[in-house]
Parts: sequence; structure tokens; C-alpha cells
Amino acid sequence: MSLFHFLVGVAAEKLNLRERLEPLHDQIARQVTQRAQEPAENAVTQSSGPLPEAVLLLAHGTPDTLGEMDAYLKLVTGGRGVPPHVVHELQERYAEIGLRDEPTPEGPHLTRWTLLQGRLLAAKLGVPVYVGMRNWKPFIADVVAQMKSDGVRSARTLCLAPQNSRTSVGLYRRAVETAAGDDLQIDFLAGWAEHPLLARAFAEKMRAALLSARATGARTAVLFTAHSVPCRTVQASVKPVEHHGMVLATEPDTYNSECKKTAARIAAELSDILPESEWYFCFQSQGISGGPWIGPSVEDTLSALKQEGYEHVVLQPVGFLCDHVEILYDIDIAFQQTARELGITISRAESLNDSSTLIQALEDLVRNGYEHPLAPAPHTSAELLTVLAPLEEPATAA
Ligand SMILES: C=CC1=C(C)c2cc3[nH]c(cc4nc(cc5[nH]c(cc1n2)c(C)c5CCC(=O)O)C(CCC(=O)O)=C4C)c(C)c3C=C
Ligand SMILES: [Fe+2]
Repeated sequence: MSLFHFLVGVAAEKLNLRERLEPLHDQIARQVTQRAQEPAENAVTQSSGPLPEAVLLLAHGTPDTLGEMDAYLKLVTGGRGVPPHVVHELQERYAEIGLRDEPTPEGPHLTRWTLLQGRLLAAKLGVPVYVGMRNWKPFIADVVAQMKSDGVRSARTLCLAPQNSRTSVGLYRRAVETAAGDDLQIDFLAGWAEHPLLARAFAEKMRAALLSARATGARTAVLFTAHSVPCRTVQASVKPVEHHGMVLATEPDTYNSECKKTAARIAAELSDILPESEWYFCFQSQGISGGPWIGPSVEDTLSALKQEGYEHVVLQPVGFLCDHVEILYDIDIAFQQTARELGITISRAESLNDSSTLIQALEDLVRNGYEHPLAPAPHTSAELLTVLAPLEEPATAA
């Protein structure tokens, strides 16, 4: 299949527990819940804004075969690579969720769902929607080259990662701008963690999962999660410095607070069935290649919730827009095992995948852009330079 065919569209009581688990949580939750009480309809601008010439969606990327794992992880880690035992461990995890030595006709979950999201968005917008991945095929550089050869001169560019971080969105931006050069104008939109339709899309999935858990009669908590990042990612310093071999950033990364804001928005959408005292937030999937990563972890949080008397916990990862290894392996296999050992039941909300509300959110972002409700987020790449990672920071990964 040619690259062209990859192109889409054209183509403590909870307070006590919460303080113990994550003190910042309450401050942010209070601040955001207040603003999030307004119905989503009021907060969403009408999807009638001007259409761009083309749209470029950026996503993580995932290998098509087990044999590609080593090369994939080199890209994920900015060329450093990971020890052989980590490659092997990840091959085993990916094999458990269906990756094989030969490509499968349907392709890996992340690629399949992301391309479908692009097709659904293209059908709604009626303009070409391209999909480029940072760490595997279809690579951003190849897709941008294709766009140029198709005669595209400007593109609204959107990361399928709603929460801003230098180790995800910052690296996507760098990859796309390097590839685009002066020939293709990139109108880069980042930081849509609090978009009302994103919250509504997640809330729809959580509502079904929560009602089904409650129907069993079990005392149930909701646990929103987001992918952890290394501690150094969220640290700040006056100027970039090396500290025990870690590069510290000049500005604190907003990733951890943006993830919590997404969770608070979803909880506010569910306020008719989810009391404030029954939802929690933590970080999942701390890196397996070492170093300190932010928490609390899912494992510690499940253990604390069990001690608080909860019998069932419904998980929902709020940073991923479709199924992939952190959901299908980390939650469905590894955390299920942890829960069994702890003597607590867990389930999870379905991933957004082909959610029509998610596609509406993407349409609204493309047509109208997005103003961050609490701290206005700049939309253009030039402005983003001031809030994202220093570009000289060694490439790490999303
Ligand atoms: C904002 C942060 C990150 C998001 C979101 C994210 C999503 C994401 N990650 C994978 C797969 C892997 N990520 C790996 C390492 C890794 N991930 C992040 C950050 C985010 N990832 C960092 C900072 C790192 C460390 C990179 C480094 O330089 O060491 C890995 C490698 C193995 C590991 O360390 O666990 C994989 C694999 C997917 C599929 C995904 C969302 C779709
Ligand atoms: Fe990652």
C-alpha cells in the first residue's frame, strides 16, 4: 500500500484520601469544577467557522510488527534506544494485544483507530484530512512531503493528544515544523484539554461503565488516569540546567495540571450521577526504562481505595483518544492482575475510538480554534515557542 493510501479523507472520606494521594488535585478540581458546571452547549462555539485548505492530525504511532519494536523504541526515545530486556518486555506486551511477526490486515489498534478518526473527520468537513505519526508509519515527514506534492499550502494541524506537554505535543510540533519548512504553513493548535465536547465524549463512555458497575451493588469509585511523565518533565528552573544528568526546563510543564483539568471537566459532566466525593485521579504507565516518574500510580491508588472501603473502581484514561498498549495491556491485563491481588474489582470505560462526539470536538477545533478557558492558550506556532519546551532539550518521547 502506498503512503497515499495511508492519507485520510482525501483522502476520607474522600478528602482525606485525596490529600494523601494527590494534594494538588483538590485545588485544581475546585477551580475547574466551578467553571465546568456550565452546560457544554453554552461553552462550544458553533461549528460554522471557516474551513482550512487541509487538516493534518498528528499521533504517536505504533509498530506494525514485533520485529520493528527495537527501531520503534529508538524513535520513541529520540535515538537513545532502550536496553534489550525492555525491548523484549514490550514485544511480549504487544504480542498479548495482537501484534505479530507479520503485519495483520487490520493493522495495529492505534494506527487503525487514528486513521478511522481522520476519515470520519474528513467526511464531516469535506476537506482533505492527512494523518502523520511521530514514531512510526505513516511518518509525519512523509505525510508532509505528500501534502506538498498534492499542492497543499497551509494546514490546520492538531495533535491527537489533548493535554500539552513538551514530551508529546512539543515534540510533535518540532517534527511537523521541521518537515514543513517554508513551503507549507502550519497552523498548529495545542492544548485542548478542557474542550467541552472532549469532556462530553469521555463522559458518555464513563456514564455507561459507571451505571453498569453500580448495578452490581458494589461500592464504586471512578478513577481517571493519564500517562505518567518523568519527574524532570514537570520541573522548572530559571534557565535550562543539567542536574544529575537531567535537563531541567525553564518553564514548568503544564501537562500534569491539564490532565487533572480534563478529569474535572468529565466529572462535572457526570455530576448528576457522580458525587465529587467519589472520583479520583492518578497517573498510569510509569516508564519501564527507569528514572523517577510522576504519580500517584494506579497500583498505589487502587490499594488506597480498597482501604477506604471501595469494592469496584471504574477507570478511564483521559489522555488517549483510542485503544493502544497503555489501555489494552496496562489496564486490561496488568491492572486487572493488580486488582485481583488486592481483592478489588476494576472495569474501564470504553475508549473514544470512533465516538461521534469526539469527531464533533475535532470539527469544532478545526473550524473555530480553541481558547483555553483558564489561561488562554496561544494557537500559532510562533506563540507556542514561548510556552513549550526549549528546543535544545534532547528529544525524549511521547
Ligand atoms: C505526555 C506524555 C506522554 C504521552 C501522552 C505518551 C503517550 C504514549 N506513549 C506510548 C508508548 C511509549 N512511550 C514510551 C516512553 C515515554 N513516553 C513518554 C511520554 C508520553 N507518552 C516519555 C517521556 C517517555 C520516555 C521516553 C524516554 O526518552 O525514555 C515508551 C518506551 C518504553 C517506556 O519507557 O515505557 C513507549 C513504548 C504510546 C503508545 C502513547 C500514546 C498513544
Ligand atoms: Fe509514551
